[in-house]
Amino acid sequence: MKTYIVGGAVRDALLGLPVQDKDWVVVGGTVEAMLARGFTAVGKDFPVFLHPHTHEEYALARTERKSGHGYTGFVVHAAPDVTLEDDLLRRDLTINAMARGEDGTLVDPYGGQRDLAAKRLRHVSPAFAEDPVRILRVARFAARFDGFEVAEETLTLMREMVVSGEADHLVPERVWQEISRGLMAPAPMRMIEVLDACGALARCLPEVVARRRIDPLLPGVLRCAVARDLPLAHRWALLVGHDVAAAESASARLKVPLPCRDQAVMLARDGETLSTASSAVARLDLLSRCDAFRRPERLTTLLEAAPCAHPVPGAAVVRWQATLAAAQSVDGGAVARQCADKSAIPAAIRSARLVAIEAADAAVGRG
Ligand SMILES: Nc1ccn([C@@H]2O[C@H](COP(=O)(O)OP(=O)(O)OP(=O)(O)O)[C@@H](O)[C@H]2O)c(=O)n1
Ligand SMILES: [Mg+2]
Repeated sequence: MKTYIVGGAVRDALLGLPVQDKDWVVVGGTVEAMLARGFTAVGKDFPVFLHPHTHEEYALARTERKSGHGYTGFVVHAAPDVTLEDDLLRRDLTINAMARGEDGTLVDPYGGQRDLAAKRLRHVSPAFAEDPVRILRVARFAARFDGFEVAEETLTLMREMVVSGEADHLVPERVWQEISRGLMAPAPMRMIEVLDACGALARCLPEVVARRRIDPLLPGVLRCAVARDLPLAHRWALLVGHDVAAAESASARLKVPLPCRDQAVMLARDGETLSTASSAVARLDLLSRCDAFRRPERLTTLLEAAPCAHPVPGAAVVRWQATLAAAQSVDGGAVARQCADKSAIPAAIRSARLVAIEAADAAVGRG
């Protein structure tokens, strides 16, 4: 029985990047032998085990053959006669199909090092086409390893997978998982470009295909999000929050987390208004729409994201903070107690907030 580190850990070490988690492959092993060594079986579809101490994942070397659509329906063959080369052959990209033995030797049967040096994302074999998630993975790796290009033959294969309808079997959760990781990578625009080049963008994010046609600023918008180290909800908002309908449909299709959806809708609805709302009433209305009195952090997030998409002068940011502070200084309970008629409370609070905002404006005006 021999064990090797495989996949991302080998790749990242060769790139000089920090290694996140290590995956291991076991050649010549059996389920019984693993259990006898104290490993815990965790795999549902194929034999994977957790190391008794490090809790890292150890998978028996296996081959896979497609038997259905999407990424269900694999016939898995894991047995002591499956070689390391067999196991590496079923993997997605050559740069992910290298292994390192316990003595440190690198096993690289499919040109992974060469492709790393050439900055090339190239599939290992036609088996790539058996898993549509790999289309998204390639796009995500393009975003993560800026400067890497998708090999022409791989892009062709990805296009064929889209045309054949294989990409339609992707479930929203997996699409979002990959898109969100790509958004947090150093070059999110590369992910969008690769997905568009193979036709997958039109399937999973048609809103962005439409936007790319009309908005030449999108690359700059995403670069800005990276430069400012903005979190995921902001980046999602900057990708699809150019239009309320787009923000809503894209967020619903991919079942994105609610904070991401809310921020995209908020940016679409109010991103531009941030720099145009000048009257006290307009500013009060924007704060109400964003629910900023109950959740002041929503104004903060809007102010953080919007400047990447719309010019928001620094003075406007200061003014918004002052506006919110003024409106929040109103004691809602006290106003309510002065209302004889309960139904008059919301309007009374609104008037009091408006007065407070106008007073703050006047104070600034007086310098
Ligand atoms: N759809 C997939 C998912 C994974 N793999 C293989 O399984 C390895 C481990 O998968 P995973 O941890 O998901 O990806 P990594 O390449 O390790 O990248 P990351 O750094 O994002 O974990 C990959 O390197 C690749 O060899 C694959 O071929 N096809
Ligand atoms: Mg990994």
